[in-house]
Amino acid sequence: MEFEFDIHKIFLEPITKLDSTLLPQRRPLVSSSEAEKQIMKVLDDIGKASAKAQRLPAPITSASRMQTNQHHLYILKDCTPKTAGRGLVIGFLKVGYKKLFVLDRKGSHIEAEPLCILDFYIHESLQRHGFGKELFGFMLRIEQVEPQHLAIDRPSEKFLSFLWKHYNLRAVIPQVNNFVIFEGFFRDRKAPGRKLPPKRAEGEIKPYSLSERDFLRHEEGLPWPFSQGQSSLNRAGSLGSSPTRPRVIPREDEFVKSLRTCRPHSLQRAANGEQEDSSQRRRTREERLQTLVRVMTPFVICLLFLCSFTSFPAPPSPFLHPFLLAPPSRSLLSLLLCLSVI
Ligand SMILES: CC(=O)SCCNC(=O)CCNC(=O)[C@H](O)C(C)(C)COP(=O)(O)OP(=O)(O)OC[C@H]1O[C@@H](n2cnc3c(N)ncnc32)[C@H](O)[C@@H]1OP(=O)(O)O
Repeated sequence: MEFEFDIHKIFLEPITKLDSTLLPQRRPLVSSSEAEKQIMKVLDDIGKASAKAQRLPAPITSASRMQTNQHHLYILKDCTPKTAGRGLVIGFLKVGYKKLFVLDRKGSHIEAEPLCILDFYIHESLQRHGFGKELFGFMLRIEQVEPQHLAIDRPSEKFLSFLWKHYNLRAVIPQVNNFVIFEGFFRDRKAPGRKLPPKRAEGEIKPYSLSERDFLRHEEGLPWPFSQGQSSLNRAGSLGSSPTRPRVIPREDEFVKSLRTCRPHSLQRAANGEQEDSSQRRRTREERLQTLVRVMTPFVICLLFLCSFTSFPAPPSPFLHPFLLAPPSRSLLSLLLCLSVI
């Protein structure tokens, strides 16, 4: 991948590691604002190229996604003298730690936070020249991780072939999420996974751990690998002798069960709407009642007074309040009326 500016001035090493700051360890030879602009352009372009190579509907690597995530990205540049003065990017590898629920061979859910391979791309014209291996090996050294301890975010056929060839990783442990792990994943780990209690309800386990490719799911329909049609099987576009890789068999029944435990959004919204409507109606009824009581109270009091002093005879009981024994004066009555109206 060529750029209009000199790659050698921003990436001083053959392989440069970037994190969310987008600043290489060795300071670029251009101003920091210029370096940032150029690095962002490189990240956006290589992200697009990788998405195109993997037939993804949108890039999963970009400058903005790097800035907002704790990922590490390794960029390999072409160091041959013919690229002096401009520079060429050969490919990149993006990794990051993710909390995952993984299934072991016995089908137990284990909570782990492995280093995950999130995106990997070598330019088409330079594939099968050993650059992928160089980049991958560099990353393993820097991150101090064994290849069998990695989790791979939805690997392509080419990548599975790569892992088999260079690292002898072939025995896949089936998972219900997008990630692929290999035999040896649970052995000799520095931070062993935490086994969940065996009786944990299935609904409590996240069926799909957060994947870089998750945000593309709505554009792809069903999540991988159920969405794998003929076209994506062809996506490896193998050029030659690579053996056919074992396909990852998903636990479909578990996936379907987990889908059933989720309430569809539209129903959820409708249920919430009904609840809001009924509480609104209840509030309106109460308010009306209060207004009615406020308006009617003075009239009722007046009516009571008038009735007790005009049409009815004085109560015979001497124990009643003296006020009720004699008819009130007109002025007192009008005073009471005014007070009750107020
Ligand atoms: C989590 C993810 O990122 S999944 C996405 C992975 N990326 C892609 O699929 C994008 C397209 N592919 C590529 O960019 C590259 O082929 C990579 C990154 C997978 C490998 O990089 P390369 O530089 O080609 O690897 P390298 O030269 O070190 O190793 C070659 C081996 O990789 C595998 N490989 C590379 N290209 C192909 C291919 N076109 N078809 C089948 N296997 C391939 C093979 O095992 C090959 O060995 P072989 O030639 O003896 O069969």
